[in-house]
Amino acid sequence: MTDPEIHKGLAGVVVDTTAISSVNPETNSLLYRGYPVQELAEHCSFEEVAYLLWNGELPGDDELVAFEALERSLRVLDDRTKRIIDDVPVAAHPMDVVRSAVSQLGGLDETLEQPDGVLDPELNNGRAIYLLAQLPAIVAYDQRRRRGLPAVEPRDDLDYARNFLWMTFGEVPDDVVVDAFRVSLVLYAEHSFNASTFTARVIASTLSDLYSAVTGAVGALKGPLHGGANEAVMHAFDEIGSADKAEAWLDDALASKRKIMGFGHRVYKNGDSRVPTMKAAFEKLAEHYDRQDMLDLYNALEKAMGDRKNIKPNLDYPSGPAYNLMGFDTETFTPLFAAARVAGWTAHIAEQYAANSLIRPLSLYNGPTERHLSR
Ligand SMILES: CC(=O)SCCNC(=O)CCNC(=O)[C@H](O)C(C)(C)COP(=O)(O)OP(=O)(O)OC[C@H]1O[C@@H](n2cnc3c(N)ncnc32)[C@H](O)[C@@H]1OP(=O)(O)O
Ligand SMILES: O=C([O-])CC(=O)C(=O)O
Repeated sequence: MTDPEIHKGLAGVVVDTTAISSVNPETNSLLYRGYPVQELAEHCSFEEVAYLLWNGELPGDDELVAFEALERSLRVLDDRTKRIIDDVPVAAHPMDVVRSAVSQLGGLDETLEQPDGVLDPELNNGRAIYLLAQLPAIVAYDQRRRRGLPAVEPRDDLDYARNFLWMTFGEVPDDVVVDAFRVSLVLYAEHSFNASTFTARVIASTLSDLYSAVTGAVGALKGPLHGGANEAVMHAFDEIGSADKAEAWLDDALASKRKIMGFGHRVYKNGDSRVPTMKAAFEKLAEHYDRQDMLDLYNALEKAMGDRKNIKPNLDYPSGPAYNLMGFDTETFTPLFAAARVAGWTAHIAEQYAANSLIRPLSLYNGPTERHLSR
């Protein structure tokens, strides 16, 4: 009998259908429910994009008003969630806070105990928007706590992106900053069966609840081969210092077999479709903050990586320095990714529940052959 073919890392394996987004490396495109992500990033709010991912269509005017009002009404953190956050040592990574807080929200949701409370689509729609509204509050509360600053309460006269920045910094920055932030959220919102979304789908496939699936997804996103790369890019920039040192730094890093964070992708081998849009937003920020030096470093490392390895940047490469310029702490970058991706995760959880099959692949055993105890 021949051994079955192993697809390590599930590379190239198609495990299910999805109607939520399509990642097309051949045409270098990413479509959310059929719409090119670049068009959405140019014309839509993050709220509209979340609505689209969940409902399959963009909201009409009345639908958007109702949706925005609901999201704005769900932004205040429960004291019990604040206590969970306060209990996480500040030495722990902010993604640990996000993971614990999402888990706590599940524990607080009594409707999970109702008959069919886990799977009811209406309840899950409500939970998805609740998580979307709560995550900025969690992330902002935690960054301020780490800086020794008092929490800033949400404002219901601000859209999602502005309110997020308001809660984090206690002021709403200039439109160029708000816009770059909104663009990053739209680009981060969804990306088919990436590792964290697949994790969410695996958990949902056991008919576990939405909060458990999102908690697991947060854990998967934390790793530096996935969402953790945006902060790792910033650590690399800090190590390199300036554009003229990029080549030598890269040669050293490659010689010691380091992975260069923010480069490469499992699906896109000729460049990530989202990078040009995010890079344009980063360029505007660099101009706004008079940081041509950072843009020069970005370009120098990208060029050197192209010359040495012919490997192109992924979305985390422009997002990392863009979030730095906006004023976020480096360890907060991956929580920002999580706040945006919760839209995609919850859309996938709903899709998984709607046509579920337990996700349980096979493995090829390569341990000891059968043996017996001598007792
Ligand atoms: C938004 C996101 O989550 S995008 C992903 C963010 N992650 C990162 O930026 C982390 C850095 N990148 C990587 O580690 C990889 O490119 C991954 C994990 C994203 C994709 O990896 P895979 O599809 O499994 O490709 P794999 O790791 O096998 O790479 C193929 C070859 O390119 C090399 N390579 C790929 N990416 C990099 C990189 N960033 N730095 C150095 N070498 C790299 C590998 O070492 C490998 O070389 P080899 O064939 O000589 O061994
Ligand atoms: O698709 C992937 O493997 C990783 C990625 O770019 C994302 O999740 O946005």
